[in-house]
Amino acid sequence: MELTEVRQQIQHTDQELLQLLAKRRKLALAVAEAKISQNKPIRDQQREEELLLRLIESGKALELDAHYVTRLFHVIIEDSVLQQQAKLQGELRGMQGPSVKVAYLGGQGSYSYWATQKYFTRRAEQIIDIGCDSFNEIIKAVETGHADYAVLPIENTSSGSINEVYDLLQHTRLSIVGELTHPIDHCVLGLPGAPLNQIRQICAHPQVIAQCSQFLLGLTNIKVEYCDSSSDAFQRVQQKQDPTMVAIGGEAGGKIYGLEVLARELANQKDNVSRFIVVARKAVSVAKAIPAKTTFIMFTGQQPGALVDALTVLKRHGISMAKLESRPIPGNPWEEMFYVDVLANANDYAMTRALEELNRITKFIKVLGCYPSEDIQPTQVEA
Ligand SMILES: O=C(O)C(=O)C[C@]1(C(=O)O)C=C[C@@H](O)C=C1
Repeated sequence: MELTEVRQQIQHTDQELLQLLAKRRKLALAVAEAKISQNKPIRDQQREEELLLRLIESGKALELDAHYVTRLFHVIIEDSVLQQQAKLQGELRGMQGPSVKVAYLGGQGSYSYWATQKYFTRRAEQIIDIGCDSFNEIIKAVETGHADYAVLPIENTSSGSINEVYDLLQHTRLSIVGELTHPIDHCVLGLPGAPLNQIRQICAHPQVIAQCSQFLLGLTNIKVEYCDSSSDAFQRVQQKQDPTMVAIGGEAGGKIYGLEVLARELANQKDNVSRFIVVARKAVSVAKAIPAKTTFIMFTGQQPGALVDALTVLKRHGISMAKLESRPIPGNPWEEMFYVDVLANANDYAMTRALEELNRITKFIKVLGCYPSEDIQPTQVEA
């Protein structure tokens, strides 16, 4: 067969795959409706296990290895669960206006821009995006009613916690209402045809620079220009039209500004993923059928064993912790505020009891929000 002919057939097959994926997504939403009316949890890992085992068997007959089939269906099932969760949570929240105003870092093409698109598109919401130059400006936009939601990066697998965002959460009345993770694939982006070995200046956000520190250590005689966001970095390179100047950011974002990929996979960690939180003025309740996370902050005081005592309360109530972070308290040198993410719904009996007890033994405690967990652990099967 001719190359062009085979390619046409591949293209045709890919279109069919897309149609089947869209059909499966619609079926998943129909399952969600049935589950809502029967009060059943969205996730059913026994069903996933049966499904995966059957698919692995059918795959073998088609010469598709078990690893490939499992990897593909983990992605498909994760999407199915997230779609169903978003639908159920959306029904619980009731109808919103035709569009929502969302504040995020940078402009079109920044990582926060893509995370915002991903989160709200899943909820079938029309977005009016409000690009901002700093995390502080983003929080202010929601506090003042200029925006309905804010999307903020909170941690990254390469650079760890984003302290500035943690610190802002200590002082805002806004609540965390959602979370999402988004892969961050850093590339060197320059003018089309720019030679990689002639780079003299790199524009990037400080977080991006931290996540690519090992790549940057290997370069000499290069000036680094700190930018407010990746989209700000793209814009600077586009405006200067200087082939020795490049930006670091995502490929899709760079494309919007006419930039081309000169190098890829720059992050220190191969799996470079950021977790974003979504905040709003009003807290939400999470449907019982969905796994929830609750984030709270507490100041335990500095008496010996104070933190252990607080964590023992969680243990006694069978509550698992997903993350523990500490940040300085402004004006109180050497005193720390603890940020705790737990895998629990703030309205569950165990969690309300735990919060009551923590209230008694800590000097300060505040729930920052309870929201659907998007941490969908794939079901593992023995092939
Ligand atoms: O069959 C169900 O109960 C579904 O919700 C569908 C589905 C899937 O996409 O296959 C998704 C989530 C469940 O954990 C199991 C399976």
